[in-house]
Amino acid sequence: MIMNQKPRAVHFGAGNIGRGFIGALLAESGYHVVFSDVNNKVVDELNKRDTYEVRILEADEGSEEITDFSAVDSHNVIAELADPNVRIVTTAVGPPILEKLAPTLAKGLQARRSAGGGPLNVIACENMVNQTQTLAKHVHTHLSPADIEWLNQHIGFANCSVDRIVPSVQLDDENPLDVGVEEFSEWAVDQTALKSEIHPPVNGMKLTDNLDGYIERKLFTLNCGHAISAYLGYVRQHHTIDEAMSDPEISRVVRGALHEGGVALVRKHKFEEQDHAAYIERILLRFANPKLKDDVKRVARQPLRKLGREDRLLGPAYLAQGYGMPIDNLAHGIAAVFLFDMPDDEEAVQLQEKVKTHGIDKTVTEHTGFEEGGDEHRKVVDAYHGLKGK
Ligand SMILES: NC(=O)C1=CN([C@@H]2O[C@H](COP(=O)(O)OP(=O)(O)OC[C@H]3O[C@@H](n4cnc5c(N)ncnc54)[C@H](O)[C@@H]3O)[C@@H](O)[C@H]2O)C=CC1
Ligand SMILES: O=P(O)(O)OC[C@H]1O[C@](O)(CO)[C@@H](O)[C@@H]1O
Repeated sequence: MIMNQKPRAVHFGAGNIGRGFIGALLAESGYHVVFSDVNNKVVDELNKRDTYEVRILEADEGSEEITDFSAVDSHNVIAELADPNVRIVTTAVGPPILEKLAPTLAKGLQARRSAGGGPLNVIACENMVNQTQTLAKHVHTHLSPADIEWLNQHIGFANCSVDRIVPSVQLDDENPLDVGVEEFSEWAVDQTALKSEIHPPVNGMKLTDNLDGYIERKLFTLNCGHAISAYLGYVRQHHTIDEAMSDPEISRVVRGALHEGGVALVRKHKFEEQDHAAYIERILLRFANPKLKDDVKRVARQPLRKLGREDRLLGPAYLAQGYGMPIDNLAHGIAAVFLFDMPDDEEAVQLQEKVKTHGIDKTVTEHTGFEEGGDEHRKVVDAYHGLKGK
């Protein structure tokens, strides 16, 4: 057993968000951060080096130096999870990976139980609703009823909303661990699901008992606008999000879509109208940040996931529709997803094959739920043909 009094955090996924946001906050808050990753190169670099920099990519550049971290590959993380000094476990690996990570996490938590280890909280920081609950379900499938009972008493699985744009830019730094981020950040965690106090408190972690509001506001605004700028940007041959947003045609649709979803969000969550309008404007400014050089292909990645019924595009569209609001701009953005023809993105390949085999009308119905002959279906298909002709 590792005997070290300093509180430790285990973070799965030492990528952009791992190093550039969650791991950085944990380290700054007094935790020794143990990154666990399947990429041996990153693991080796994290163990070789004492520091890395989080560079703020804004007009007023700044940087934070991150220290006090180490890394393990997934085989060695089981012992870490049993360490009583570990108080928090976080992930930022991408939603499809959670199922793969679950057996290891289950073994680690079993080892913790056997070692008489105390409570801790698990928080999956992924861009999809309720991913910590999803992770918990996967973990349960690898445990006995007695283990699950112990888990229910000692291990909190708290959903969260995580918002910071961390692009995959290559910085000209000597240290490959350095990462560029925007200044803005927001991490809201469902405090009702915690099983123990988060101690020491994590700077920048907002504990809330209204997580649904945070998640929908972020997913249906930031991620919605981002996705639309990326898909339209791709169609109109822009390379980065800021470039796409400087195209008046695109920025008009993005702004329009955020207001369509925004009206519904304000009604549902009883947000102040003015606050929400300011939130939208702030997001549009974030997209326009030229220093992020955020690749449209990164933001558009995995289009099938992004067409999920509760995700960033159809989520606000259905919400707006439910309040009887128009969805012309959202439909325009949704149409562009069906034109994302990216050979190295498996989901894009699948979607393109469907369009080829079944035609756009049926594919739109299958992936949006909008029935052929209906108003929404027509809007998406018309916009598709309009965009295709450009
Ligand atoms: N980059 C961003 O601006 C934001 C990303 N997110 C979310 O954070 C998550 C991660 O995104 P990024 O950091 O951009 O991706 P990334 O690709 O930069 O990092 C993911 C990391 O997970 C590692 N990984 C893969 N399988 C693993 C496993 N089984 N065990 C441990 N590590 C594993 C990869 O090697 C990689 O280092 C996604 O769900 C994304 O939607 C959320 C907010 C912002
Ligand atoms: O990470 P995802 O879900 O593929 O989508 C990319 C989106 O996530 C972010 O990386 C962070 O919220 C945004 O930059 C973008 O909206």
